[in-house]
Amino acid sequence: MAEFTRLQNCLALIRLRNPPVNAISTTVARGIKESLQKAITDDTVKAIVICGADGIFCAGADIREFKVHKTFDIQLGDIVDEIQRNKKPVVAAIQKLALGGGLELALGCHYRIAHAEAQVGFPEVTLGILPGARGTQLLPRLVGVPAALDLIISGRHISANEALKLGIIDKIVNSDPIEESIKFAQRISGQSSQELQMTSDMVADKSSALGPPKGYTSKATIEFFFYLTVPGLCCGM
Ligand SMILES: CCCCCCCC/C=C\C=C\CC(=O)SCCNC(=O)CCNC(=O)[C@H](O)C(C)(C)COP(=O)(O)OP(=O)(O)OC[C@H]1O[C@@H](n2cnc3c(N)ncnc32)[C@H](O)[C@@H]1OP(=O)(O)O
Repeated sequence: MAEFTRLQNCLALIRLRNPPVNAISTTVARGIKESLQKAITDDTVKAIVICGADGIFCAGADIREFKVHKTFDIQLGDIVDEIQRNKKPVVAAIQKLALGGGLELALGCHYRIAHAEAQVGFPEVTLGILPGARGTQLLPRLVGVPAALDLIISGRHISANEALKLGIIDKIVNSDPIEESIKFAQRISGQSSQELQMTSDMVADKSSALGPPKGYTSKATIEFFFYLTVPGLCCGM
């Protein structure tokens, strides 16, 4: 599930909860979508923080569900688009791990604050799939194409320090990243939404040289690749 909490000072907190690693199941994905809707439509909410429960952000898609479903009626990519379309700033508070779909969710946010011991990565390649929820578009926009390809093709996890140097995360903290993200969200929510929108539009314009957000891989291609490559899902193999 994803828990929605209305905090003091005009903030909303969305907390992923799915032990042991807060993986994104269909229930978690629905919870994030519904929580976002609440936060976006509540005029008193000025900024949003997304975090994970029990000291971990998210280890990606819930691989237990890969075994039981062939298609999903909810797409993480649509949630990432919704975060990016919305005018309120969204901060990802990364504890321990942001992998696969978890990293895509964080990349969709406007800011990422991670604990110094955290690790991020796209391990999809080890499962024979691609980061299909905007990861292949958002990562190169942040770090450039060669570094993005290296991470996506190798599937390696990198440290918060390397992620900071590459530009994947914005800030490293030794304290609780959720508390730090709340403080940061409070600070930026004081700015006018017009200023924030202008800034995010300018950033989007600047990075449009890398192509439109949905440009690299069509949904059909991802699904085709997915069914061909995940053992047991293709033609009942
Ligand atoms: C499928 C649902 C669809 C829902 C709607 C759409 C959402 C999906 C959208 C996007 C999809 C993106 C694709 C991906 O994200 S693919 C990437 C998936 N993630 C991984 O491949 C990570 C795999 N796990 C690991 O690398 C490690 O387990 C790690 C998280 C680093 C933890 O390592 P370690 O500390 O050594 O501990 P264990 O390996 O023993 O794991 C601890 C327990 O956690 C369970 N686990 C780990 N990862 C997942 C996961 N992704 N989903 C579910 N469960 C996971 C693991 O089985 C252990 O459980 P247990 O203690 O019960 O054995």
